[in-house]
Amino acid sequence: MKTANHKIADLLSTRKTEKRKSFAVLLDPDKVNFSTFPTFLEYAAGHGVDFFFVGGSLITNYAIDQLISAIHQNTNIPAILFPGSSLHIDPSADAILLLSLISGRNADLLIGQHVIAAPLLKQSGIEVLPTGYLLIESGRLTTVSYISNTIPLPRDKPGIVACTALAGEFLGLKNIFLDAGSGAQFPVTAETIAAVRQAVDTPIIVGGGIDSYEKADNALNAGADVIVVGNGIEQNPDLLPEIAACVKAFNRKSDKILGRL
Ligand SMILES: CC(C)=CCC/C(C)=C/CC/C(C)=C/CC/C(C)=C/COP(=O)(O)OP(=O)(O)O
Ligand SMILES: O=P(O)(O)OC[C@@H](O)CO
Ligand SMILES: [Mg+2]
Repeated sequence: MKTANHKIADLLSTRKTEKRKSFAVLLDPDKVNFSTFPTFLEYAAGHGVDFFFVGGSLITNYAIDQLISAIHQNTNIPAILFPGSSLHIDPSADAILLLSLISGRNADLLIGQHVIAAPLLKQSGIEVLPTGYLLIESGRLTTVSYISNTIPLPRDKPGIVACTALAGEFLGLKNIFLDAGSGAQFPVTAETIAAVRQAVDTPIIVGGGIDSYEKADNALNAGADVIVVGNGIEQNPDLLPEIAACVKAFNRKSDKILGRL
């Protein structure tokens, strides 16, 4: 049995303390074109992507191991599992977002899948990132809402979202992930992110429908520590350098304010 490591958790918490933001690219194993993937990986690494999140609500091709191995061969960027179920665990990943879907009331996604996954996670020695996962209403029915059979939190009720995140933190969850769902029509609002930022001390991950510099900047200014982009980059690879530039600009600003330059 491998010994537990906390590399990614330590990185997230240091970056939060230093007010440095991170950029995660979501890779859907069903949508990756393996012949052009190495070129994409070099492109992502060249623009300073911090993390790859690997997963989907529903995966049909089971190429997760191939995808992670390509990431490791071509970059030093950590591959973090973002699983829709315990079937999506691959021990070769650098870490796993162990999501508990605390915005919903589906017991299987609050604790059921975790019981099934626990022995495999223990045996693999993979770094576990306990994460409160909150789905927020986003203007259209998303895959994750349908597959999880849960109703997202209302997008115009930051107070409920903040209380849910706070409950997650009190329960010991170490990260809060606010997700409007992949391909969301509207991203999580700045008001909601700011309310959660006030309520909890954990790193906050925000994703769903971030498809422009401005939307990324809004999320960062409101208090997101990590922003996740999937669909936007799948549809337009030029978005990757745009979001990377936004995160870098934010970090340069904090460096200046905090006298690190
Ligand atoms: C405990 C373990 C190992 C697994 C369960 C993890 C939980 C609770 C998951 C919550 C519900 C869920 C189905 C999450 C999946 C989130 C995800 C990876 C979304 C990525 O986007 P897609 O929903 O696949 O969107 P597309 O339709 O764009 O592919
Ligand atoms: O694909 P997008 O809309 O960028 O969403 C990313 C991620 O947060 C979905 O769970
Ligand atoms: Mg998917």
